[in-house]
Amino acid sequence: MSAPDSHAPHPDMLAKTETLIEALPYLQRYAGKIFVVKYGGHAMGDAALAQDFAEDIVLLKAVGILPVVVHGGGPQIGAMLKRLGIESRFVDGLRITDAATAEVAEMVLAGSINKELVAWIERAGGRAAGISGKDAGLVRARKVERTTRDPGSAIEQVVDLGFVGEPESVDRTIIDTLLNAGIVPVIAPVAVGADGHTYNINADTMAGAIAGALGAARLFLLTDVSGVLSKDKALLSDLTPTDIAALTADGTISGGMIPKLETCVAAIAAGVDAAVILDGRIGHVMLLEIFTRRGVGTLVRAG
Ligand SMILES: Nc1ncnc2c1ncn2[C@@H]1O[C@H](COP(=O)(O)OP(=O)(O)O)[C@@H](O)[C@H]1O
Ligand SMILES: CC(=O)N[C@@H](CCC(=O)OP(=O)(O)O)C(=O)O
Repeated sequence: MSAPDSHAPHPDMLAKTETLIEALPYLQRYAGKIFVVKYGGHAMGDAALAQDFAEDIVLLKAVGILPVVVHGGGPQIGAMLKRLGIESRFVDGLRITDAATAEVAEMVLAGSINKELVAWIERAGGRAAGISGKDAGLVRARKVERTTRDPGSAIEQVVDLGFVGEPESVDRTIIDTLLNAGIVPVIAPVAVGADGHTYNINADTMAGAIAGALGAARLFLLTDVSGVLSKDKALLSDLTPTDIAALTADGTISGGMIPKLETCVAAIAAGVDAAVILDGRIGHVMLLEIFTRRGVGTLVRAG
């Protein structure tokens, strides 16, 4: 009997090669494709997670995928408003935004958070440029119109959300310019309306409109839950727009999950292949979702 070969690769190393081989079909399928990634404010609280996120973005870029980042910052805007003694209220996950709130939202989103994310990506070895919807006419905003109805009442009431906007049009020139230069665009959800006012846009809505305009292959929404949960808190791993309409009507989905799923449905209608809601509290969650056979989170695609 021959002695064991002390030069044979360790089983851990063999497992690593299996992981890479498992990733091969996905690497081939996604090279050259645009992935829009929305990084939510709740998912960016922790420095280790922010570093994991930045590394994932740099890795996607290194394997030939074209990541475009759109970020939120709701909790951070809330904290700044509190420090300034300005009260904040939400309707269906949207922050009612008066002139002072719009100013603070732009300061936090396009100022501190945008530049912090760019710095994380640069530190991870990538190249990134931070912009908002205002730069090079990327996004033109229009005022959001919302109505509410008391439970059991047939009467719709108009709610004025102030300077809350939604993308009316997207001009992709600045994004293409950055992508062609090998730079990851990092986009803050603020834009100007035809009236010249600055509008605060929900970051999910912004990401969905940009994904639609770019014909992205995937839209990822990173948040602080494992995905869409049923009433008894089970993870719903596959949803169609029809399922989402039913879950909204019966109240399973509420708050911030409403704009998130509206975004997924709109992005798919605009030609995005699939949208995925992912748990940003899991380190390297995007790599798990993209490069392994078992996806994580909630995948939304046409029925
Ligand atoms: N059915 C549901 N499944 C999962 N989360 C839900 C559901 N309905 C409402 N939510 C809420 O939506 C939140 C995610 O939206 P939001 O707070 O706006 O996140 P982000 O800041 O990441 O955009 C969850 O933390 C949860 O409280
Ligand atoms: C109109 C509106 O609600 N805008 C959001 C913009 C930031 C955001 O969407 O951040 P998250 O993704 O972290 O929630 C806000 O003011 O909080």
